[in-house]
Amino acid sequence: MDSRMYRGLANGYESTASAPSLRAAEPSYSYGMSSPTSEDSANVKVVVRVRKFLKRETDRNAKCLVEMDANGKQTTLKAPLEGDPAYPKTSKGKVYEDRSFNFDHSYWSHNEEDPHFASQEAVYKSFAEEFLDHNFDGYHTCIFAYGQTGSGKSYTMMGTAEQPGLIPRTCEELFFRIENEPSPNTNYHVHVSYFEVYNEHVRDLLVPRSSPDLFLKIRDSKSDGVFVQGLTETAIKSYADVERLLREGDTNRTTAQTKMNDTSSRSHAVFTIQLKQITHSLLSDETVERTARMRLVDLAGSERAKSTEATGARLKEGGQINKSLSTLGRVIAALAEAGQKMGRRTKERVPYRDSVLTWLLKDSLGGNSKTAMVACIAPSDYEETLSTLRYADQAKRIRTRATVNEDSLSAAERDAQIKQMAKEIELLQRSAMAASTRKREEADELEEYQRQVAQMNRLMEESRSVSEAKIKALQAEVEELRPLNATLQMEMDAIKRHLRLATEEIKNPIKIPSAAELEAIANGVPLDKSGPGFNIAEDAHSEEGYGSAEEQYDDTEEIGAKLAALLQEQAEEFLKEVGHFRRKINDDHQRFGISMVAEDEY
Ligand SMILES: Nc1ncnc2c1ncn2[C@@H]1O[C@H](COP(=O)(O)OP(=O)(O)OP(=O)(O)O)[C@@H](O)[C@H]1O
Repeated sequence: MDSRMYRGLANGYESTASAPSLRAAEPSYSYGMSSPTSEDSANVKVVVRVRKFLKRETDRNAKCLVEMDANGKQTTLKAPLEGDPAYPKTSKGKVYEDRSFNFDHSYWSHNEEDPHFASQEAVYKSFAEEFLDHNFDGYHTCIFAYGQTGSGKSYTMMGTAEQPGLIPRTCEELFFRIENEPSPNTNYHVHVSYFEVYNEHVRDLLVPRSSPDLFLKIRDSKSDGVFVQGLTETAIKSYADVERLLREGDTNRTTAQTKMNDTSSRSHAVFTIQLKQITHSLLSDETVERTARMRLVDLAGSERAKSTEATGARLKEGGQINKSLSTLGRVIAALAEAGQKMGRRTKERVPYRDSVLTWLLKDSLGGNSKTAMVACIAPSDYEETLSTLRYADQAKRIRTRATVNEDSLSAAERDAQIKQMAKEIELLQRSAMAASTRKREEADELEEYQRQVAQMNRLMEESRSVSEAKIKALQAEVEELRPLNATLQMEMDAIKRHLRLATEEIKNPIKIPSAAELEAIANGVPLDKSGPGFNIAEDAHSEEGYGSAEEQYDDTEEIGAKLAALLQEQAEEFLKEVGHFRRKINDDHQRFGISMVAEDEY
């Protein structure tokens, strides 16, 4: 082991040789609606990850130039040794120095034998899982991987089938939480999209590639911010759906073999998950909606033409990649400056619009989002690694202000919203038709019309599921009340039985034999049952203040009747409540056209 190499992290990570399930340990979260603060200003979280040697590096007997300190905060880039054949310039007077940087975390993924090796699972657990918690709290989040070509960005974000990365792990955990949601009053809607920015053009990765390429337009709207027009947003019901889409998207992504990486990503890939959490109250008939957008970005690698030895199309791509990354660098620098001034606006313009990537990530970089950057580094590239570490060092000074995206709606407001939307759609439909002569506008209006229709459909779908959730919640309530109802029923039956017995007893009093009669019974002499004694009522007559049999009967009957009336009242109250909820549900059925739930299901 190189004497300058990593000396170990304080919090060790277990290495996982294989990952049959992405969820190895029990989660330490509590999902559902907690109470996050509505606005949260925080710095961009920045972590660094160093990968293991690749074959081409071991072949040239490369030395590891990266060290990480014991508590996993500091990353040090060591100067190459004098005379290292990979750094011939050291002998020609070029100065290389040791450089240290502090980050939120430094992940040592260089050698699996090290007890502190940071596996894919460890990186997910200690870094990315927290961002999923933020999503469930209603915050937008963004995690992006930055680094030179071949430094491990795609491995960290997407991973392999055996070693899945942050994206599949996040999605699996997302659906695990949804499927285990304890409250029947909460339901979820998940939509995903996947696009790439290639040579400054946006391409939908969820539609098969076409020839010529179909590029999408970027729009900026007051209500929705910057968005990609016509981008496929697929509704997802399970993790298996996500796996399928990720496979599809990755097949469509632009990659190529370069000298630095056999499957180099030549584009920036943006995978977005939209999570809508709708919780309704049966009592107030109100719904609370939390919307969160989770962006997971695998940037194309920064590269030097000299290292990649690219020519032709690859060289042009490299130029475009570097151009958008340098714009990203300028955006980061401007935002970092603003962050240092504690969020006060700087006079300097943030050049978001100078590249498609930064324009699309505007909100994630400097707005309403909790954002993190994973800076991936190769173990033995001094100059590239130094540039990445400087980039990352600057990013950690950016402050973003994330707010909880939450809306409270009554059933009436929700209906009004749907009506209003239907009206807008009608208007758009008319204007789209009227604009048939104005070719360009027609296309735009048609696209806007389609977008609104899609939004309306989504809203209707959500309303339908709110209704279904209400039924589920009501059924749960009925189930909960069922034992109480059974107990009440049993009590009523017992009282009825008791009353019957008491009445019988008064009508046919039990006769107790006298001592003489008992003796006669013992001697086998037949009894004269009509004689005196042998009558408990007669004995009772002799006791002072006990009252007549008729009076006792009246008292018992009166108490019994009161009890029965009370129980009857409680049972009626219970049935009234059930009837009330049923009426509400039936209203929803009629409104959203859901088929009736069989009566006995309640
Ligand atoms: N932590 C790691 N452990 C094991 N192998 C890794 C790790 N990181 C990266 N690799 C391997 O290194 C190679 C390059 O990684 P990857 O493709 O993720 O780089 P990249 O930064 O995405 O490159 P590009 O920018 O060219 O797309 C791949 O073969 C990958 O499997």
